[in-house]
Amino acid sequence: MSQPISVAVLGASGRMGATTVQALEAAPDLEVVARLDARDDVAEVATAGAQVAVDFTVPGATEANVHALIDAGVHVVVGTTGWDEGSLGRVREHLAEAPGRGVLVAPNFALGAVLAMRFAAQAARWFESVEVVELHHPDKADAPSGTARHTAAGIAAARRDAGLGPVPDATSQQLDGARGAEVDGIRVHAVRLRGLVAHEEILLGNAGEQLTIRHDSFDRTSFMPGVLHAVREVGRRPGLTVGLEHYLDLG
Ligand SMILES: NC(=O)C1=CN([C@@H]2O[C@H](COP(=O)(O)OP(=O)(O)OC[C@H]3O[C@@H](n4cnc5c(N)ncnc54)[C@H](OP(=O)(O)O)[C@@H]3O)[C@@H](O)[C@H]2O)C=CC1
Ligand SMILES: O=C(O)C1=N[C@H](C(=O)O)C[C@H](O)C1
Repeated sequence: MSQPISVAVLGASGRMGATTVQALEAAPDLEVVARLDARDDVAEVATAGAQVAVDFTVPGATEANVHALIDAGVHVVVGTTGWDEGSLGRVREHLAEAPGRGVLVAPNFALGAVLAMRFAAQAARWFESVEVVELHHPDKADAPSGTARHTAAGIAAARRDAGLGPVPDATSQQLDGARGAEVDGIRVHAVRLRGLVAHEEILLGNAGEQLTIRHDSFDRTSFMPGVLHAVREVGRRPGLTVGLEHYLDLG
């Protein structure tokens, strides 16, 4: 058997980091060589000989981590949310000076969630109305979720490509927030409830019919097949990739 891929995990004591360490340790072709948390120096990943680093930290830290990891000479798999066009653009520029290095930023590693986003984008052009509802545990820092933002962006792009106008909405009076946030013209609603893990519904409406696409992560193990696939692939995919769907050959 060939040498295992050596992996560093940033945010290793967190909910996702700890689950990722367990999943990596159970995979014979992957080896955890470093576990980093908030007070550790990112340069340790190079000292430990990591080839790939996985970041499940916090929105305020992830971009700086990625730049430091590129400088440390490793490929990077990012699950942390909070990315925008500006932060992605800076990583793209940095990677242009580090040929061969791969970075994947993926808002959701659950295969069902990735498919739900794809199905929503496919359906979007055929429906007049669409709204996204995401539901999460109340310990989550950001709202709306990275997945909901990515879902809405995909729907908005599909509607634009199909020449559809704005989603109909006659609201002229409202309490602040009653209609949710707007992402690329698509309404996104965030629920925080004890007992939940990570859930999303995409509601699509036409006169006389509704299509609901729903995905549920009941447990953080749901993200692990996608994380392990990304760790194995990222070294073969130079440059910046946004979204696990690009690693899945979905056609
Ligand atoms: N892409 C996906 O499929 C998924 C993405 N997520 C995203 O992953 C992120 C983490 O979620 P979750 O695990 O629930 O959050 P947690 O708060 O449980 O974990 C975050 C961890 O990161 C640590 N940390 C903070 N700053 C740094 C830093 N600069 N370097 C290294 N570690 C740091 C924290 O340490 P301390 O507590 O000491 O500050 C904590 O242990 C979120 O953005 C979430 O949205 C979550 C689930 C799935
Ligand atoms: O914080 C979480 O838990 C999750 N975060 C990601 C997001 O913001 O989309 C992925 C998943 O929804 C779980």
